[in-house]
Amino acid sequence: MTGPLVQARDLYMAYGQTAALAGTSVECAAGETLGIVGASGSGKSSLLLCVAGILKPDQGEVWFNNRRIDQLGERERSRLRLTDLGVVFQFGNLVAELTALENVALPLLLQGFGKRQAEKAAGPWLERLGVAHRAGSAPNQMSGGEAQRVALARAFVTEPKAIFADEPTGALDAQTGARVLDALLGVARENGTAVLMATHDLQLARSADRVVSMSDGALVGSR
Ligand SMILES: Nc1ncnc2c1ncn2[C@@H]1O[C@H](COP(=O)(O)OP(=O)(O)OP(=O)(O)O)[C@@H](O)[C@H]1O
Repeated sequence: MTGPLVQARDLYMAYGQTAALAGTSVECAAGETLGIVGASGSGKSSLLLCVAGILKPDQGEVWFNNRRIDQLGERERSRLRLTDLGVVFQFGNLVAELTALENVALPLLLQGFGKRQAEKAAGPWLERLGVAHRAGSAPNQMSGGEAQRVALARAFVTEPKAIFADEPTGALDAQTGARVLDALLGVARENGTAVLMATHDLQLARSADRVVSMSDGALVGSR
């Protein structure tokens, strides 16, 4: 039987003395969009970092596509992130020295594609996210909303099975944020990409197919 695409089982994690995850379990099906809400410090980022294979939980299991990934070595987890997973953070973390097009092409270069081929594949993603006119701009020449759309294009360019988004609209004003979120969830639904999105904004989270709430490192409810 095929399980959920992403599954966290009873995760525990602490930063020194500070418990960040205290028995968190969550799952997300292929193609599903999941909102993770909770107050600041409730553990949303820590959960995303663990399920995205960026941090290792102290206890518990992380499964992706029927494969246990929390015990994989750094090299294998990096490889998985490059091929099957996409991440988007509050501040797009674009490379300042590269244009929008070059930023979006970067994950494909890392996968071994040539520059021309990578940029050819990157162009249509800028278009789908509504920022094709910014292809030649550097990140500091763009608005926050544009930069975040470029970051989304970069997350989608490898056609990952899942995208992990931590407050993807957190640095934007409400209206721009809502539009960027629509773009994220719209493209994800068209492509069948699962999205796990942390936000403190309940209103934004409601755009997801399902919402779970966190408090003190554990899940306290869902709808
Ligand atoms: N790098 C770190 N070093 C030490 N403690 C940390 C670190 N990152 C997070 N914490 C602590 O771990 C707990 C969970 O934090 P986490 O960032 O996962 O929550 P969050 O819900 O994402 O918060 P926010 O909405 O403010 O980003 C908090 O008590 C936080 O202070």
